[in-house]
Amino acid sequence: MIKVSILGATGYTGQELARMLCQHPQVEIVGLGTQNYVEQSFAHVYPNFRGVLELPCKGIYDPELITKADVIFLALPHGFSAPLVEKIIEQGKRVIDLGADFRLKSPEIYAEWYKTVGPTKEQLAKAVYGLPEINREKIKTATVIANPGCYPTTIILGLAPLLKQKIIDKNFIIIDSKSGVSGAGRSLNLTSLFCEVNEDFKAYGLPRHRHTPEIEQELGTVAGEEIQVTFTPHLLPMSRGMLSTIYAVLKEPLGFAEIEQLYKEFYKDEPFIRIQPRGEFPHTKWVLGTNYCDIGINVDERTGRITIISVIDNLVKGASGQALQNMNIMYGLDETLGLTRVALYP
Ligand SMILES: NC(=O)C1=CN([C@@H]2O[C@H](COP(=O)(O)OP(=O)(O)OC[C@H]3O[C@@H](n4cnc5c(N)ncnc54)[C@H](OP(=O)(O)O)[C@@H]3O)[C@@H](O)[C@H]2O)C=CC1
Ligand SMILES: CC(=O)N[C@@H](CCC(=O)OP(=O)(O)O)C(=O)O
Repeated sequence: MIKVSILGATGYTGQELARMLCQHPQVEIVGLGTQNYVEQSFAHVYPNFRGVLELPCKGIYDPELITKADVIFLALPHGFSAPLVEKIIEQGKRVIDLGADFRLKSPEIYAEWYKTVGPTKEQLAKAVYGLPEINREKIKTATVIANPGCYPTTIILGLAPLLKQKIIDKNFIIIDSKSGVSGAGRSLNLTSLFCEVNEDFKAYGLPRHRHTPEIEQELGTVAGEEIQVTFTPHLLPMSRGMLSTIYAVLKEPLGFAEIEQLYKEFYKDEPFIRIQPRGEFPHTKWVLGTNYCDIGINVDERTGRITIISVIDNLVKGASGQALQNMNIMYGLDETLGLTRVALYP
């Protein structure tokens, strides 16, 4: 059995991870870290876990959370990870960080976009960007995983086949993304209150959302050249789900069949990527509670433009499901263990 602790277990991604780990046949949860619920049973914080996970929570700096575990998941706000990751790897353990601190390769770019000092260049060099569809081989042996952001996951998976083949104009990529409110986390936040979001819809994060450098860094790596994108996130009045609409210009006239073939070939061995048939575009509900990323393709032969619709559950493939997928890969397990559920419907 793999012994696992979650630091930040009482947040939205932490509890989603706990839910999936409880159903994983090779995992034992040995520690749950929190800020506000120290010594309280996890099932007291989340009564849907009653009879399932009653472990008492500990403060996030309780040493037992590290000493008892083989792998530690960090589901904390950004800014906490660097010292914790140091302590974890010193003790020969592995760590999967759901936050943003280890995603960017440059400390200067991190400081510019997050307005705080993050890990050093040496610390960052130890981390692997944990997007399995792109980095599986490196993830297998990694000690530190930087789990991708939710928006970047939809966008990188949506664009990778086109950029790898260099069939779109790298200077014209426009991304319009929408997120459910759980994307903002569980802490008290005026902009997430029911009366603020219900019956409303808005763009936010302009002019510079902090996921932009992560998107550009990883797309640039796939493309082998520098990429800049225009990225606008929006807030949807629903709990979970994320949909990105991505617009690009084809360098030469290609039809749907050729593009579909390209995506099917690129993702042919991927258990969690589902390319939709011609004329079908995924809904957020199709992936609710699952680790799938569903991708729809529209080739507009009239304008020579292509539109990609990429959909995930922000708390699953956008965070905790992807983190578990990474753990499965790191431990040589079947990558889908604990992740095989079908979406809830309706
Ligand atoms: N929500 C999403 O869709 C996604 C989130 N992420 C990233 O994952 C991480 C966790 O996000 P999410 O679960 O949404 O966040 P939440 O705000 O829901 O949870 C944060 C967790 O961290 C704990 N925490 C907060 N502040 C402190 C502190 N000062 N000291 C100790 N513990 C603290 C909280 O404890 P307590 O409950 O006691 O307050 C809680 O367990 C973030 O870095 C986020 O950016 C990544 C992808 C998607
Ligand atoms: C709706 C909403 O507020 N979403 C969050 C998503 C960010 C997130 O969770 O990503 P990190 O892991 O990079 O922090 C936001 O836009 O800031």
